[in-house]
Amino acid sequence: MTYSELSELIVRKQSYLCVGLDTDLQKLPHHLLTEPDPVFTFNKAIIDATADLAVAYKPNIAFYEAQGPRGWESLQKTLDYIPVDCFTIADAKRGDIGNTSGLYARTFFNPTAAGLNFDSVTVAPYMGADSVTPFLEYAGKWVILLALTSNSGSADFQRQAVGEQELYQVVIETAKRWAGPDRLMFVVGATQADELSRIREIAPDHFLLVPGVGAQGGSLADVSRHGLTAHGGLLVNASRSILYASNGLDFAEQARAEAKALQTEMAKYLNS
Ligand SMILES: O=c1ccn([C@@H]2O[C@H](COP(=O)(O)O)[C@@H](O)[C@H]2O)c(=O)[nH]1
Repeated sequence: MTYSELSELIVRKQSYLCVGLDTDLQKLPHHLLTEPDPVFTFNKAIIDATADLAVAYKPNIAFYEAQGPRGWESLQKTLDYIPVDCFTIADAKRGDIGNTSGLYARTFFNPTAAGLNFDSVTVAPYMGADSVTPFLEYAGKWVILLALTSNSGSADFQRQAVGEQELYQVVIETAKRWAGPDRLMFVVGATQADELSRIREIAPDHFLLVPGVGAQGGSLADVSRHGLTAHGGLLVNASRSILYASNGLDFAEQARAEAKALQTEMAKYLNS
């Protein structure tokens, strides 16, 4: 999906909601556990219930890898089920020396080599340019680079001063040389909304993937006020607050209600 297609999708759906598919077997409604593939059955119901409200889906790869080969199978089926008009994110937080990163890129971007066919993958910046650029060799695919994460540990390194800047700002400035806003996004936690104005000075046009509303308590209002651009520019993720709104027979209905509340609020910010 291109930058302009993503922007147009946001306008058409009046939404910049990304539904996080952090599907945890321990948290699934009991009645699904007798299904042959409970994870896929759950994801399918969540996607059916939210597809008109969401512009993106983000399976967090840890939840699938932890199930071994069955988890990879559930992931593949889930990815195949996501509607073609939605942006897909492999939240894998990969990055290694160049030849290894090349294999990670093939895993998520190359279905002809037994890989998956995601639109994007999250990548850690710590190992530098040669760990990130192999992901950029796939035309039309996106890198979403961790910049300022939502967790409290983000202060340990990302907020450290490097000259006049903080380390996360150096990450953004440096990575802008590797790819433009049409191929590169940054992760900024919703819990870091105070920094968004500064981030928009450094990266006015890049999309930001913003996890941390819902279970982590980030404010959609603050994120939208400081992060929205003329092109949308935001993908705001919620996982647990949508997926586990109920663990009863009505789980999909309640997931939709949570997603609908976020989308309704987003429509208001898009038009204000
Ligand atoms: O800074 C970050 C980067 C990634 N995440 C991921 O997003 C979701 C958030 O889930 P919630 O249940 O909505 O809290 C999850 O997959 C994280 O690994 C993040 O939270 N913060």
